[in-house]
Amino acid sequence: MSLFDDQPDIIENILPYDGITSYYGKIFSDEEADHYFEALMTQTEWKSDQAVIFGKVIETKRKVAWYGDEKYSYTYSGRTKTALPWNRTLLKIKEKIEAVSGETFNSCLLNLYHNGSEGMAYHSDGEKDLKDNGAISSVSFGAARKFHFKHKTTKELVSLILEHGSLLMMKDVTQKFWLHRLPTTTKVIRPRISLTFRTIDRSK
Ligand SMILES: O=C(O)CCC(=O)C(=O)O
Ligand SMILES: [Fe+2]
Repeated sequence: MSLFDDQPDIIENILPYDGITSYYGKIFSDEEADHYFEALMTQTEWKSDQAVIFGKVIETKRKVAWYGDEKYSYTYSGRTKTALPWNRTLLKIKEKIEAVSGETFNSCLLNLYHNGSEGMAYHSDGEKDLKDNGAISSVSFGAARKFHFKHKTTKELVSLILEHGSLLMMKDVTQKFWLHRLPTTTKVIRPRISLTFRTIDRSK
């Protein structure tokens, strides 16, 4: 936060080229963020995710949930899911990030990482159901975690820390040129929840 206003200090673009990814820092006070962490922990219909590793379907320790405007079905990592209707907590968070960013979203994938042994491998979120070059905003609650970007061809790396109550916004051609991951770590023993708000394109 700057001394002179109540706006967080925004990093307009953490990427050197081929995309726009803005880090807004903490957009919620610690008090609000604590409240949302507890509410999301208890109110979310958390389920194990399934991933295909060397042709085998495995259940992840990381828990997920998917919410949206309508009963969207959405293909993620080769599996099709159906969205649950928004609850009040999610609508309040969505309202806040839409106000801060000037973007709109119609669905959200939630991830619960119980501790640093759980993460997410390098991927990009260019699934065909998503609006082309649509913004994806990632809101974090709980333990601070490192987040990495890797350029698909130059292999350049960019790293940042996602803090409790913070907002990261991936826009423009970010998904086309960059992979991102949440690396595992032995240093983090507390849970983290992320909310990735997205726009499903109904016309596709
Ligand atoms: O947990 C995060 O911050 C990232 C999650 C992510 O990349 C995704 O859900 O696609
Ligand atoms: Fe992602």
